[in-house]
Amino acid sequence: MAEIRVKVCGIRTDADLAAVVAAKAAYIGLNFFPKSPRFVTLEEARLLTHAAPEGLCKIGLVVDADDATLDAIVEAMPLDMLQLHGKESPDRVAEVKARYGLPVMKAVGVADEGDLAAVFDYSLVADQILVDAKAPKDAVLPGGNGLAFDWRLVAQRRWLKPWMLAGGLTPANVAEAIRLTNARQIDVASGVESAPGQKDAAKIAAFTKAAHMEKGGVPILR
Ligand SMILES: O=C(O)c1ccccc1NCC(=O)[C@H](O)[C@H](O)COP(=O)(O)O
Repeated sequence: MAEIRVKVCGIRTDADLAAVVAAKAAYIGLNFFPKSPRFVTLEEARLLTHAAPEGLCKIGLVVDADDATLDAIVEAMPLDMLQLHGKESPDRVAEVKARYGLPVMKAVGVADEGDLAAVFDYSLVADQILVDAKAPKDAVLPGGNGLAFDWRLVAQRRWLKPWMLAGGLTPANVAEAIRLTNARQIDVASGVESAPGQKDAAKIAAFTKAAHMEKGGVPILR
């Protein structure tokens, strides 16, 4: 069975990049949401994308960004994917895909069963879905809050497109999350930090080790 693919979101420094490369993560997320403690400027992100090794998927994360903002990001650096983490509609997802010719991952916040219909709707237009915990109503950030949702809601789900499990994952709980949900892709931001926006190389190594060791998931009986 294929190895679990890990995305580490909110990479800001050369040391962060070295840690994810050493840990054999598959994706990095570069956060362009100005209110985030993980925010990177265009120049910081540009340097990171050029330093990233071949094969590491570089994702640009935006929240309800307009075309001018996205134009500036995409023109400044070589990205492999865009992550839309706001209230972008399915039409907007399709528009962004067409405009930039890049794969798009749409984040969908999940708190209860009723939120799962949106995962299906977005899977009709996006290339990947990030199934994340729904942010609290008063939260400043729509993601990266270190909150988990009830993984049983997505246990053994199959959607039209590849999906990634996110929300409150840590080195201590990621193996259980994989076993329960059978997710093949895993995303983390605050669970591998020592303080908001400060990545911790030891936690990144522990997280990816725990995820990569967990190949099985619960078998689907047919
Ligand atoms: O991480 C942020 O600061 C952030 C800000 C605004 C929108 C999205 C953000 N993060 C998106 C991610 O992909 C996170 O990795 C995901 O939400 C999980 O975060 P965490 O629960 O902290 O592991």
